[in-house]
Amino acid sequence: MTDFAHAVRDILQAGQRMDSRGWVPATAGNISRRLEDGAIAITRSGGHKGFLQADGVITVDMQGRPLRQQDVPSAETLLHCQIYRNDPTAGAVLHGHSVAATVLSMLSADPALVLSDYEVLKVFEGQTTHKTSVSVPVFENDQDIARLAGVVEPFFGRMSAGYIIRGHGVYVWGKNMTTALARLEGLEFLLACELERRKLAR
Ligand SMILES: CSC[C@@H](O)[C@@H](O)C(=O)COP(=O)(O)O
Ligand SMILES: [Zn+2]
Repeated sequence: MTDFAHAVRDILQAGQRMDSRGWVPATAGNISRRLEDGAIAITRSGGHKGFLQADGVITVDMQGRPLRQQDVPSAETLLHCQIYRNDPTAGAVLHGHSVAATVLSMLSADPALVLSDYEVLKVFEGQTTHKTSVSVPVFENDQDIARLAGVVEPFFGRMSAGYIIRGHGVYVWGKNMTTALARLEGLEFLLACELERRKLAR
């Protein structure tokens, strides 16, 4: 199997998994994988990520330009490229729109969501105990993705659990698709726990 075919398989499987968990409603979400030659395999804009076919995955360069001019990559391609540029270990990037991420990030105007004392925090890089707090930055949503990327840029190097865009969704990455999916699943579990706790505390 070629590197690109392998990446397509990873992306299709990730789309199905995210859809099965309700994290990519309608045409929401986007998925990518770094290729050995330095290009990025990424979902086309506007497709349902649960029903992706091989032709729903295209290639872009590190600046987000499609290698075939006629292809239209994800509207959020620049956020993927930014992650690959800033983290040379990143091999896969996932973006989803869960109910928990959407609602929790709209409950307050806080610039971060702090997750504390959960066993599952150990899914994130460098965490070895539940006796810890992980801060997940929350950025204001913006339809101007280049401008949004500019706001995210200074936070690289201190985002072990990814980040949230307010009222929109999460971005998570890992060295490969398996790790990225585990982080996404861990983060979404924690966000669901937080949402549940806040509802019960009312
Ligand atoms: C269903 S609206 C969601 C989009 O606006 C966007 O946020 C998104 O996640 C998917 O965009 P896409 O261009 O398909 O990658
Ligand atoms: Zn989105």
